[in-house]
Amino acid sequence: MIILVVKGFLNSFRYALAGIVCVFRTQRNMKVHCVAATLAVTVGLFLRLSSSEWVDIVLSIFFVLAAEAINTAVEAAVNLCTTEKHPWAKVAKDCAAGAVLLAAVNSVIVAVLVFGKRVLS
Ligand SMILES: Nc1ncnc2c1ncn2[C@@H]1O[C@H](COP(=O)(O)OP(=O)(O)OP(=O)(O)O)[C@@H](O)[C@H]1O
Repeated sequence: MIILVVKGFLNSFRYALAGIVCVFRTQRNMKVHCVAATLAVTVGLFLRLSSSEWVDIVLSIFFVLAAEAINTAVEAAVNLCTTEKHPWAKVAKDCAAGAVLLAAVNSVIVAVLVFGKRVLS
């Protein structure tokens, strides 16, 4: 019984990892997010951020990455449903893209607040 539960858990983990790899491989924006995240972590290490500042930065980074993964899932589901132009397909894709934009704007605000405070002090 426990072995079956562990096996199911490991399978779910494997599928989730495959999804993350797929987003990295297929989405140009994911590469842009990763470059921005690497830059933020490098600056954070250089400025010796406090643990609470790291929490803000790490949350922002993963929020953007998760939003991009969800956006990719919505795009794939819409493409599976229809290859034709449809107003609801447009709503679904535009809203999913909007979610990524909101997450990215959040990360810029957090970066300005955290790094700006450090640079000014
Ligand atoms: N089936 C459709 N019906 C109506 N509009 C669509 C449809 N597919 C795409 N669009 C419109 O074209 C836009 C771009 O869609 P597309 O599938 O090319 O995403 P994308 O450019 O690959 O997005 P990303 O850069 O995030 O990967 C959508 O946001 C939407 O406005």
